[in-house]
Parts: sequence; structure tokens; C-alpha cells
Amino acid sequence: MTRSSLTTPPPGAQPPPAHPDAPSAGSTLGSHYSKCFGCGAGHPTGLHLKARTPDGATVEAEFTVGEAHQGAPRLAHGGVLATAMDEVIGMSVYLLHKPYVTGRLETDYLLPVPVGTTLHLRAWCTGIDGRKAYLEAEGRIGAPDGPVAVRAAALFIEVNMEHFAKHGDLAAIAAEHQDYEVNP
Ligand SMILES: CCCCCCCCCCCCCC(=O)SCCNC(=O)CCNC(=O)[C@H](O)C(C)(C)COP(=O)(O)OP(=O)(O)OC[C@H]1O[C@@H](n2cnc3c(N)ncnc32)[C@H](O)[C@@H]1OP(=O)(O)O
Repeated sequence: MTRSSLTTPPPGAQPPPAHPDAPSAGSTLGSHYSKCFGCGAGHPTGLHLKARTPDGATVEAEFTVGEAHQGAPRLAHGGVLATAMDEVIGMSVYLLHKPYVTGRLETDYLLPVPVGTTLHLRAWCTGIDGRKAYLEAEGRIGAPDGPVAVRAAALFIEVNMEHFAKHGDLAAIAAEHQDYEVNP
């Protein structure tokens, strides 16, 4: 991964210990919003990611590239693949049990991804430094140990719920996500 200094944890930054209220090993992670392009079941052409955590520290999901996700004929659009990485990383911050948003997302494309391919996605945290969470993800073709097609490194920034209330529609999130800790 050609990671920039902006997505590399500073010396001493460590992944956090498991939050006591975060999803435990073996849990599935629900969609945070039904209309989310990444995980919403109600989105007509979205990615429909359904994530789980096998171990309480990493998150896994599968994304099957469809007709609606093409760039070049029969090949996935790079922006769609970046979205998949953003989303699986976004789901992995559930494990931190605080609201975060993407500040920076870096993506390496290693292989073309044809329509019909299932990408096996995995994301994990590499360190926390104050409000900054450093995260990485990969997408492998066809199987969890298949060839790596996409890699990503990201900097997510912790926000409070006012961020969603001020700039978006907090009520819409809260109505669908009753069990989320809204005052972390
Ligand atoms: C009910 C449940 C709800 C849950 C909802 C879950 C949704 C999940 C969605 C999942 C979907 C997938 C996810 C999505 O799609 S999230 C949607 C896409 N992302 C956004 O819309 C974020 C837009 N940006 C902002 O709102 C602000 O810029 C934020 C909040 C990020 C920071 O503005 P704020 O005024 O608060 O803080 P600050 O500016 O003092 O910065 C703080 C520190 O961070 C550093 N920094 C900042 N940016 C960058 C950068 N680009 N590169 C490097 N560094 C950066 C900055 O230098 C500073 O460092 P330092 O000086 O302290 O060292």
C-alpha cells in the first residue's frame, strides 16, 4: 500500500482496546441508514454491503459488482470501488463505538474487477490519535484469500451527533438506529 503520511498513524498511536459496548466477535453489523449508497437495503443501485466482525477488531463484507457499477464496459468503476472501501472502513469504526466521518481516503487499484466479481472486503484500525482514526482496507477477488484488487488507507475524524444534525438529518438516522449510542 502506498500510504501517505496523512493516513499513517504517528509513532505511538495504537489500535484501541475493544470498546465494552461495541459489537462482539461473530456479530453482524446492521446498516446505519436504509438509503445509504454503501449499506442501505433500500437503495436501488447501491452496494448493499452487509458487514460482520469475526473477531471484534476487523470487519468483513462482500460486494458483488453489478451492471450499475461499471466504468469501462464490463469493468467496475474505480469510484465505486473506492466507495466500497470507504463503506467497509466506515463500518469498521462501529467497533470504536463513536461517530466518525471520512476525512481522507487513499486507494490503490491493483487489478481490474469485472462485472459479476465478488470482492471480499476487510477493514481494520491501525491507530488512534485523539479524534483521528487511522484505518486500512483491502478487497480480494473471489475469496477471502484471493488476489488483492484494491487497497485503501483512510483517516477518519471523530465527530459528535451535532455534525449530522447540523449538516444532515439526524432524526432520519436515529429513527432507524435506535440502539446506537447517540451521546458517546
Ligand atoms: C445514529 C448513528 C449515526 C452514525 C452515523 C455513521 C455514519 C457512517 C457513515 C459511513 C459512510 C462512510 C463514511 C463517509 O462517507 S462520511 C461522509 C464523507 N465525509 C464528510 O462528509 C466529511 C466532511 N468533512 C468535515 O465534516 C470536516 O472537515 C471534518 C469533520 C472531517 C473535520 O472538521 P473539524 O472542524 O471537526 O476538525 P478539524 O478541521 O479541526 O480537523 C481535526 C483534525 O483532523 C485533521 N484533518 C481533518 N481532515 C483532514 C484531511 N482530509 N486530511 C488530513 N487531516 C485532516 C486536521 O488537520 C486536524 O488535525 P490536528 O490539527 O488536530 O492535528
